[in-house]
This record gives sequence, structure tokens and C-alpha cells, in this order.
Amino acid sequence: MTTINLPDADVPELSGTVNLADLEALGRARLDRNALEYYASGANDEVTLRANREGFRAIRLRPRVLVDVSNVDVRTEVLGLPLACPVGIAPSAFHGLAHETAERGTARAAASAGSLMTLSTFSNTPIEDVARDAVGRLWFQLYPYTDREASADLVRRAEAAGARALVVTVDAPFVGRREPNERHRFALPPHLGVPNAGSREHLARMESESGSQLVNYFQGLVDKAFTWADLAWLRSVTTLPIVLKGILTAEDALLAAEHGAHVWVSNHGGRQLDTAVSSIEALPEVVEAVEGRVEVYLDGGVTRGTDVLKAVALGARAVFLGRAALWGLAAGGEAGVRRTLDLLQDELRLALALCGKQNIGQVGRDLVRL
Ligand SMILES: Cc1cc2nc3c(=O)[nH]c(=O)nc-3n(C[C@H](O)[C@H](O)[C@H](O)COP(=O)(O)O)c2cc1C
Ligand SMILES: CC(C)CC(=O)C(=O)O
Repeated sequence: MTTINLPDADVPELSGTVNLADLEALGRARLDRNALEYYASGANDEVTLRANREGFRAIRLRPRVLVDVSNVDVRTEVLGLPLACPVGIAPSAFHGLAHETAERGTARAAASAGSLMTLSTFSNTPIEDVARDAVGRLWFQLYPYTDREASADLVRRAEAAGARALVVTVDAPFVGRREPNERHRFALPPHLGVPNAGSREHLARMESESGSQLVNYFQGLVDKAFTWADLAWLRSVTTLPIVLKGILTAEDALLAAEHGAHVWVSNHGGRQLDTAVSSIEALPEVVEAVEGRVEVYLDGGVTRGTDVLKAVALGARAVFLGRAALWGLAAGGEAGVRRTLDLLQDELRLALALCGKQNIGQVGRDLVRL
């Protein structure tokens, strides 16, 4: 069991931040090149990475006026769990690169903000420790391993620890080529372990002289032959709801719904297939395909309250933050992630009011012009 004594928040610079870009600047400044390039990079030319942000900006809002917006309510629910607003935290590997509290800092912020954290298979902290800090506000992300028993064991541990859903990442049979990580030989510093991927010594043995070591850590473990048919196996090891993360087409959304899985629209923050469609562009066809049978979520490029509003208007039940949470964690640990969530929630509340909506339930397709 890890025994990190989580320090109380005392990061004076945080109070000067007014938006997520400020937190990003603060976070970036605290990272070394290895961590910064790992967090920031997208695949190849980073076309999709940029498209995620540009996609939101290209959509215009159609506000209504003369509505009583003196009390605006931004609360919602995902899979029955009440959320303070429709924003959760996406799974990302290696929070220990950002801050000494690693995934526990993120979990504590998610819990105190009434949000939800999705814990990556590739965390630096054991599931049980993170679960304790997340107090029920936890989903677990699975990369299915070729070793089925090892995967089943992770799933059972996550379920026993209190995770409320299993998020299966389906867009990464191989790691996308993030060129800065190739160029500068990204590797985990020796003090960080990845408890779900074997011992630190085992990882060190996988390392090579050049290129991104992520590829080495990952490729030996993950099942590249995992298909729709294997979801039945997953069902046999857990009673948790299953969410498929990395869906970008109506065809796959339909298959997911037919398999009883919820759909997480994502291109992995532009880190996998470059020039893939942006998340917000993919959302409408996915929502149309599932016809309300399952919940739909989205991640990729969310940095503004209006981004959240647009995704909800187009049918997402909630959005999730990848890099934004990591910048917050780097900027100030738990307090930095909390600041990220609070600023976004405030922006969302204001945007909702300025659109003439009193609550999330009133937000629909008529609010946006594509
Ligand atoms: C540094 C980093 C590590 C990531 N690790 C994982 C992971 O372990 N599992 C996973 O499913 N997605 C992972 N992702 C993808 C995120 O869950 C998410 O899809 C993406 O970051 C969303 O885009 P955004 O960063 O623009 O918010 C990672 C993303 C980043 C930036
Ligand atoms: C390949 C994983 C270990 C992490 C991941 O999904 C990512 O870096 O985008």
C-alpha cells in the first residue's frame, strides 16, 4: 500500500488563474521535457489534436433571451451517479509525472468537486488507494491484456474497490506515433511504478536504447486481437456497466448499443490515428445511431464551459477532461485539479444562463448551429 501523505493545498499561484489556459501555462512550466512531451503530444502531424479544439470553436450558439435565469442548475447524472456538472476526468496514464500525489491527488479533487475520475490501467498508484480517495466517484479504464486472467483480475479488483463502470479503450490496439516521444526517448523515471503492468524491474527490462519506451511497455501486454466477440468474455467477469471509449462512427456506435455498451466518443486526444475526425464532429452521428438506448459521452479538446454546453446540446451526457486535468495536477496537485473543475463549472453556469437555459435538461439540439 502506498503511503503518500497528501499535502494540504497551498499553491498561491492558483488563485491568479482565471481560465484553463492559465492553468495549462502554470502546469507546463512545472514539468520537465519528458513529462511535458508525453502529456502534450498528439500523433504524427497533430491534425486531429488541433481539430478537437477547432471543432468546438466552429460551432455557434443560438441563445434565447428574456428567460428567468436567476437560478441556474448545472447538475446531471451519469449511469445514475449524480454529478455537480456534466464534467468528469478522462483516464490518463502516469499522473506521477505531474505531481507527487499522482492519481490520488486527481481522485481527491474529483471527489470533493462532485465529479468523477476514470482511472487508467497505466496508473502509477494501485486501484485500491485511488478508490479510497475517489469515494465512489470512480470508473476504471481497461486495456484488455493478452493475459485474460490478468485482465479479469484488474476488473475484479476495480469492482471490489467500488468502481462504478468499466471503460474499455477500443482505439489503441497499438500506440499511436507521438513523434516528440520517439525523438527524445520518452521513458518513465525510475521512481515511478506501474502496478498494473508488472514490477518496475520488469518494465526496465522492456526498455530499449531509443524511441518511445511507452511502445515497449504497452505492446507486450495489450491484446491486439480483441474484438466485439470478446465483450461476452468481459461480461462474464463483471456486472459493471461497460463503456466503450474511442468510438467515432455511427456504425460502431450501433454495434456498441447492440452489445449493451455505453459509448464514449473519443479520438484519444489526437494521440492515436492522426487525421481522424474530431470528437465534436463525430458526436451527432453517434447520438443519432444509438437512439437513446445507451448513454453517450465525449472527450477531446474540452477547455471551455461553452464546449461542455455544445457537447451536451449535441447529445452527450457528460464530457471528460484529459490534458486539462493533467495541467491542473501539475500546476498544484489536488488543488490544481479542483481549480480546473471549478473554473469550468463556473464557465458552464454562466454560459447556460446567457443561453437562456435554467438547467441541463433544457439544453438540446436547437442551441447550436453547426
Ligand atoms: C498523457 C495522456 C495519457 C493518456 N492515457 C490514456 C490511458 O491510459 N487510457 C485511455 O483510455 N486514454 C488515455 N488518454 C486519452 C484520454 O483519456 C482522452 O481520450 C484524451 O486525453 C482527451 O483529449 P484532451 O486531452 O484534449 O482532453 C491519455 C491522454 C493523455 C493526454
Ligand atoms: C498507451 C497507454 C499506456 C497510455 C495512453 O493511452 C496514451 O499515452 O495515450
